[in-house]
Amino acid sequence: MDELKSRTIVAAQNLEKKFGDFPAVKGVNFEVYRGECFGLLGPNGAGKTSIAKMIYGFSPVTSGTLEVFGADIRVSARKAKARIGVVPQEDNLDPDLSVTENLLIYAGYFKINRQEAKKRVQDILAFMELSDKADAVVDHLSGGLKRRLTIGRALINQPELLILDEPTTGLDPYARHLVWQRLRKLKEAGTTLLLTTHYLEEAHQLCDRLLVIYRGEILDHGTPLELMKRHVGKEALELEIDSSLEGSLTENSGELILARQRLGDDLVFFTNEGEELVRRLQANAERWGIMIHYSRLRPTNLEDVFLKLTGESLGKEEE
Ligand SMILES: Nc1ncnc2c1ncn2[C@@H]1O[C@H](COP(=O)(O)OP(=O)(O)OP(=O)(O)O)[C@@H](O)[C@H]1O
Repeated sequence: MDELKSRTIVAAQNLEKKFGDFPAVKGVNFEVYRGECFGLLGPNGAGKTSIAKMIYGFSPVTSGTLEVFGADIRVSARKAKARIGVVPQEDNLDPDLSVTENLLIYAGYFKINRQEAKKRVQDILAFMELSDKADAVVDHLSGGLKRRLTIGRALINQPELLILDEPTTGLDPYARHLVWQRLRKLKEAGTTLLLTTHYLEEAHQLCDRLLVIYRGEILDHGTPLELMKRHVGKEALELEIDSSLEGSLTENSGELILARQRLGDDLVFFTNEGEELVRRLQANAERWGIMIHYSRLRPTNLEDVFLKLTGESLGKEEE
């Protein structure tokens, strides 16, 4: 217990954020541990940005407690900010300045001396694979390069905790993978990552632990594998049949089905014993003369977890 406590870098208890009367974050509890990649997964409007902004001291806590580096953020925001890097959802680089100038100006906010700042800029440009763009004007960069620069900029104060709000939204698959690779490297080097995302693939690829957030509430938390095991098991059997025949089709198979989702005539059964389930359903289909128009057995994923928990699809994968 004590060990976990000493590893805790962010601790939220009954954390609430209201905008007027509107509760954007409804009393959530969670902890982020040093060295992990922690993900806030949820659709637009879930409350992810609101939580992130409170952690980096940009937006006041309405009620509850929020400790960052062991101190209440209400009183320690200034100190905490020096140890945090922030990649906001919208790039807010200075478009008229060069890549290097953007980084140097940012270094100035942290009062890093000029010589040290120049050295850090070199290192960051190399790390983010931007060295050949050092003198390019930001306005002329592609979206992917701007994102890399924004991430690089957040590293200027050598943060212990890097908070990234939707770091790859709008990027093409190549640019997205490059960002993921850099984030993995940062984690390997010991930086704690906290990211918000609505990309299930991103959550799966990067995050050690996840909070699933929906309408300001935490629906569950755990590693991606724990979440899948808990809610949807190993496999999903997708079927298209006349929905009125579901009862006959699944006769004597109930114990193999952990959960089910129905979207019109499309059915999804979640199971740990996919092959056995397929065998039994096929036998029932033959017995009752049920036409299966389509069937596919596949591994489960976080989208299934999300669908199961909310009844809605995140439906935002862009690849
Ligand atoms: N400044 C604000 N004033 C009023 N309502 C706000 C404000 N900021 C956010 N909200 C509302 O709070 C809710 C949560 O917003 P938030 O930005 O935290 O969600 P999110 O999960 O980060 O989604 P997104 O990816 O769209 O940013 C939304 O309903 C949003 O409209």
